Amino acid sequence: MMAQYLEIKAQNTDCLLFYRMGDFYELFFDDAIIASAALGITLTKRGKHQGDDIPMAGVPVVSSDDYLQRLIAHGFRVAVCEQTEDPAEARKRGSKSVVARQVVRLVTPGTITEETLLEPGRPNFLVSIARLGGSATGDYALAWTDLSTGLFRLTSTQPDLLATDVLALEPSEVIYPDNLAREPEMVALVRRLQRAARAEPAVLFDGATAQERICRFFDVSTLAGYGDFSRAELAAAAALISYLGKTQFAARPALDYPRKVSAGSVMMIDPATRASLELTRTLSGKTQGSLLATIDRTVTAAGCRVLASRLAQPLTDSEEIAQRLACVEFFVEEPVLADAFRLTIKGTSDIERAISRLSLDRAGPRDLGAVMSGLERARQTVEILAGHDLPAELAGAVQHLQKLPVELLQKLDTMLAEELPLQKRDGGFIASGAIPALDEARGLRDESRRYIAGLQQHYADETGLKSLKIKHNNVLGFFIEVPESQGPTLLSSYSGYIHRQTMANAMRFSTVELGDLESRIVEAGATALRLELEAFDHLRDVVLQETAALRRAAESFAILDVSAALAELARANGWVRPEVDDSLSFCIENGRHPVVEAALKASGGDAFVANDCDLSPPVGAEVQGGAIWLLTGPNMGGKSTFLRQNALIAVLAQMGSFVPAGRARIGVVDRLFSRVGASDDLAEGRSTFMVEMVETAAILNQAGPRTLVILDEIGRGTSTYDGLSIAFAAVEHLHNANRCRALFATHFHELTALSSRLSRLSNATMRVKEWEGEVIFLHEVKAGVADRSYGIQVARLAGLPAAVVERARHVLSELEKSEQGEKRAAIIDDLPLFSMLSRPVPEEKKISPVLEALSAFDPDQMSPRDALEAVYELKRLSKL
Ligand SMILES: Nc1ncnc2c1ncn2[C@@H]1O[C@H](COP(=O)(O)OP(=O)(O)OP(=O)(O)O)[C@@H](O)[C@H]1O
Repeated sequence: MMAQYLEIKAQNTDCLLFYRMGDFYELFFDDAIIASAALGITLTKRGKHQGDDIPMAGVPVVSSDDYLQRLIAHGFRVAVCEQTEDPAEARKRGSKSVVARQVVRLVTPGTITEETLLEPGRPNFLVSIARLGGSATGDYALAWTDLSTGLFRLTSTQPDLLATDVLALEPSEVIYPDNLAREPEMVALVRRLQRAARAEPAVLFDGATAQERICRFFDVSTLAGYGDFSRAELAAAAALISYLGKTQFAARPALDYPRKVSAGSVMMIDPATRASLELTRTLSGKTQGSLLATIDRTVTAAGCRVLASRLAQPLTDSEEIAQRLACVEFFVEEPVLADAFRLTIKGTSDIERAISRLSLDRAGPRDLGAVMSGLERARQTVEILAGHDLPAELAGAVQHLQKLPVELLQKLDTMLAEELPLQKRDGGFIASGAIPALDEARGLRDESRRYIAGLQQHYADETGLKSLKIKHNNVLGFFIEVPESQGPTLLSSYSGYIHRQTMANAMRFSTVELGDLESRIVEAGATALRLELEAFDHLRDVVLQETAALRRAAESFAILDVSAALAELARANGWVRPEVDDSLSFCIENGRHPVVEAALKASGGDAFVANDCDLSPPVGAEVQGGAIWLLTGPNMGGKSTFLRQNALIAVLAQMGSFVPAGRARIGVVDRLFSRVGASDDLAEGRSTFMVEMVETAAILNQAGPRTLVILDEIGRGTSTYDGLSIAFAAVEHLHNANRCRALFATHFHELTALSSRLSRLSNATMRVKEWEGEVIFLHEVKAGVADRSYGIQVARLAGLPAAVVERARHVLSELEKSEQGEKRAAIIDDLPLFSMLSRPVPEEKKISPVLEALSAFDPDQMSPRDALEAVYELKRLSKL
């Protein structure tokens, strides 16, 4: 057996090997040591290998899901090795022969499908990254799938957006070709993904065979019907399919057909922005307190998954956004209908995941039950919604539900029992009356059981032993048990009792009659189970024939659920439908921060103060571009809240949700940057200041006219003058070069002077009131400049010792006195950086004619003579 184990283990060195032995999965050697530490299970030993004890640890098969989940969470991969023949078969080959075993599945974080291993409301993505021929140039392609639902998508991305696009999916596992491992963007991504990233042999990503592999998988002769895919996208998709083959072995997952997500169709939100806006998780990693948790009113797991992916990838096409908003509006205006629908689908089982398990042959009776209840609720939903004047997306969804096969529902309804066991091997899931042969076998089994109960009475009367009982265990089967002292009485009463066992205080017997009955029960039970398992396979096949229709129906449910949930959210909180168009407007009236407002409401504190924000390009400005608001104000005044709320309103509007505002008009934002607060990234070896600068650099280098930028206290992490200088230069760059809509919060009041020089920049401040030396935050944004920081008052509120507060007041007043008479602007001009900046800054970026000419040349198309002429031309231009 050890020889067999070692052979299998040698083929699975990067996994923990679950080696099936009867009712247990056993782990040996280092695997046992690792698993016992990770799972807290006992480490024992069994036999010797090369003179040493073999460490061993085991987990029961029945509870193995739980252990698998914990190992996956620790980042391990597990190879599950099953017995592939009956031990009785093996014994026929000789007493020492070993049962045949085979690895049937690799369990990896991105390929799990079991309900117990998955989070219901979150997709579980496996992503594959490819670039043609492993070349050092060219675009990357991504393919991703959620094996638990069959979703399959492809897209292309550029090297500098690779991390943004991959991390937006929050993948559980990412595979990439080993020959790209040294590309700088791959190195950076892998460092972030840590154990979720996995290099696979480049041959898996081979572009030449990609199309053929995909066609073979979907059993089609061409992919033309699915869309127009680039070669790199096909390579990524083929790698994904081959990887599934490597991990799922014979089981063939029912993937949905590949759909392309065009680059630019979703708002780009880089990982730092996602984190700082706490879209799906808070900065401390919790889901509670994130925007997703605050806005989630869905009533099904699939609906919650769609909500999460809409939030993670807001759209950029104003038409598509309007379609989604129309769905929400429909339910907002039809509250009774919305409530009736929500009540109908509340808690609908996860059809998508049930289908995936059925296709992988990992399903149980409850998965069939899920399909049945889905079909039933689809029928009810159609009854509720049909006949109403539905917006396009909802009408499409209802049509998909209408197309579901009625016969399948009838079939499942007549075949399945009321109560369904988890495992099919437990039996009892086929309704009585559905299959005559099954009823007969069950009747025989139950009748024999009843007969046994009668037999107990008969034996007791016959022997006069009132305490005689008929019992059952796995070793003896059915047996008669009497107290030990009464054993002889029993034996003398009737010769048919056969002694089987003597216990400390009981004796056990059997009779021929009991033995016969037992065989009948076992036989009838086995027949019943066989018939049920056959029926299961039949029903599975029937369901899988309808995979496509059921998938579309599941998607439709999710769309309806999300739309009704967002409507419920909007109604309960007074949110409005935003106008999203292709202008560059950004005009929010009475905007609120959804999470802070909800928290204030929950704590019964003050009401949230709504605020306006207008970053639309000023009418009649000389140079086009979005406006910038420079926000000053006291600590704790509400600056960060205001900044974030505007970014969140843009995200909500573009995901197709109503927004927490009185009115909102938003010209599509194609890219969102937020740099709020500073944090260390010690894992990457970068200090707070370094992180801040790297992120600011990314924003200043990448922001374009449709970008929305939120910058909070840039330059705080260094000495005052350095910080001030950097903040100053950053604002100027945003205004003159990026020309994007931006909100910039700062404690450097000196920056407010910029408003006189930069036409699209205006100052805003958070209002406070002073009352008897106390500061009262009004949380109101108004035009103008803050007069003071109130840092000392806030410090006092925070409980700084009174003596320290007093001393600080004193130092501050001395500092202020020493500044009297001096002009702040003069200080700024003294700084070398600013004296340079105070020279007129060119508003338009000038491109050198040499560079312009150079970029027009195409070296591959040039003859040597053309090339020489081009050099002369460049020389001429350089003298202009
Ligand atoms: N519009 C508002 N209405 C009601 N309460 C608010 C509002 N804005 C902020 N608050 C409250 O004030 C607290 C502080 O807000 P915030 O962190 O945005 O201040 P800040 O000006 O960024 O402070 P600091 O400069 O110290 O970072 C919030 O936690 C919230 O409870």
